[in-house]
Amino acid sequence: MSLSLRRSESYINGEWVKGRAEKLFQVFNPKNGSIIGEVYDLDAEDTKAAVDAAYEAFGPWSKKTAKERSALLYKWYSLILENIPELGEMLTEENGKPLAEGKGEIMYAASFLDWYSAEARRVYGETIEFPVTNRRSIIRKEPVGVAGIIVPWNFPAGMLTRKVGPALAAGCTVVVKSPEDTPYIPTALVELANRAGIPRGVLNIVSCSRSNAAGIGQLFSSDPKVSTVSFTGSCEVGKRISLELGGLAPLIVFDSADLSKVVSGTLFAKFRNCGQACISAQNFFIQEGIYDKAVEEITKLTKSLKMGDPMDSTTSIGPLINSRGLEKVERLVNDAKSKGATVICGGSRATDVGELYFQPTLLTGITEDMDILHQEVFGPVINVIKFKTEEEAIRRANDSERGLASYFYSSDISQCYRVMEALQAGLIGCNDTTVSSAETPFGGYKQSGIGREGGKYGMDEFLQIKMCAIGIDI
Ligand SMILES: NC(=O)c1ccc[n+]([C@@H]2O[C@H](COP(=O)([O-])OP(=O)(O)OC[C@H]3O[C@@H](n4cnc5c(N)ncnc54)[C@H](O)[C@@H]3O)[C@@H](O)[C@H]2O)c1
Ligand SMILES: O=CCCC(=O)O
Repeated sequence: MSLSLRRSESYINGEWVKGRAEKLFQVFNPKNGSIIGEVYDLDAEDTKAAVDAAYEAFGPWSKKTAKERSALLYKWYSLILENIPELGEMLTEENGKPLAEGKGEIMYAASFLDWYSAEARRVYGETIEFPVTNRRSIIRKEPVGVAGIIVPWNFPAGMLTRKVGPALAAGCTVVVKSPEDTPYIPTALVELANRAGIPRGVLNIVSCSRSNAAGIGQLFSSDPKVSTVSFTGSCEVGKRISLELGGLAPLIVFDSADLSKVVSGTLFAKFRNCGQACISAQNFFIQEGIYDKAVEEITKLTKSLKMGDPMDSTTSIGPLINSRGLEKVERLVNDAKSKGATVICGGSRATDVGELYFQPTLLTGITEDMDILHQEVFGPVINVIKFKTEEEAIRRANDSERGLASYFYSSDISQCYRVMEALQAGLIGCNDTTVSSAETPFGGYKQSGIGREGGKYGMDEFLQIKMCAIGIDI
């Protein structure tokens, strides 16, 4: 693999730096546990320099015209597209997702820069009438300042550009804290931003081990120079910061569903990135009339998936990200088994394939007391639950503190509308499970988050509204 974009240092104020201690942490290939390389481990004090640089850079950057910012974002987008083969391999190597998915994520990540380079020029203000004759208003949207951005390992490229794109478009400057399991791809993207000509101090990135993450999060949330913190990650960590969090997506199959669509939707919604997406479907509620046939078809799909080397184009299931992730999947499956769940297929580690592999699994006989019904499994496991009525399906699908994505399949148009309106989630997939794009808003209800990324809404987090009242002589 070409290594031209691989950096071990962090990027602060236009320089590649090693941090004061010049300490390193190791990055592993989840396929076989081999060490990919070592990355400098920065702490909160090192990160403070990045915050200061972003603060200094904010004035000049926010005063550039939107057209100038747009052109730089577009150049960055073009450079990413030119480097897809290298970036895709780099992502697959450290994250473990199959190579086609790795390249797909790079294109997905680039699409946010394309979209926000255009949106930069569409930050419109307005005027509103006061209830008096001698006063006028101008409502302006202005960038909030420095954004502290924290991204997860499961979509480290897509989640970075989905935040950094709108932040830079709005006129904010940024400090990114990259995820410890996948630090190379975020720094590679920042290197390309540098090559695109984004000025020094505007986009900074710090890499760190897990032990320094909390300190950096603390700095972001307490330093007065940081105006907003945008976090994507687990509910457990995010509760303390702010909020693009985990899901627990139900997928409902009604009696009238087209099963071929259910199967292709399951492949994407359940098995993409080995089930490690925030919008991964987890609990499959299947209506009694179609239950046997649907379980048969979904089982066939689950059994057909090939585990293996994610660089091999025939692989559809790669490793889990790390032993913590694997142990969580195993614990939840074992808990379900011990409480009476039936394993239709899979159900255990695939040690013959590699240390971090778990078999694609389908469980039935799921009951309320099983943790796997309520906790995000983040792995290739489907829970199947039979239901009788539409009302029961909606009640059970909504019976969760999380509300990121909900999917359902039905050929009854009235039912589609009823269910779409009744499901409590920020993203609804009706006869489809592809719910993310640069053009549309992404985010959750309830504990799954606050705010939206993507689309025209994605800029709002990085803009603040100023109302100017102007007294005039009439
Ligand atoms: N809603 C979304 O858009 C979305 C997208 C992707 C992932 N997710 C969720 O992310 C989770 C998977 O990611 P993860 O395991 O990396 O999550 P995580 O919460 O463990 O870590 C996410 C990021 O936060 C950092 N972090 C950890 N502890 C911190 C602390 N105390 N202060 C500041 N930062 C801290 C990590 O280093 C990492 O960069 C899943 O729950 C998934 O559903 C949500
Ligand atoms: O993990 C969550 C992000 C997945 C996506 O944006 O499609």
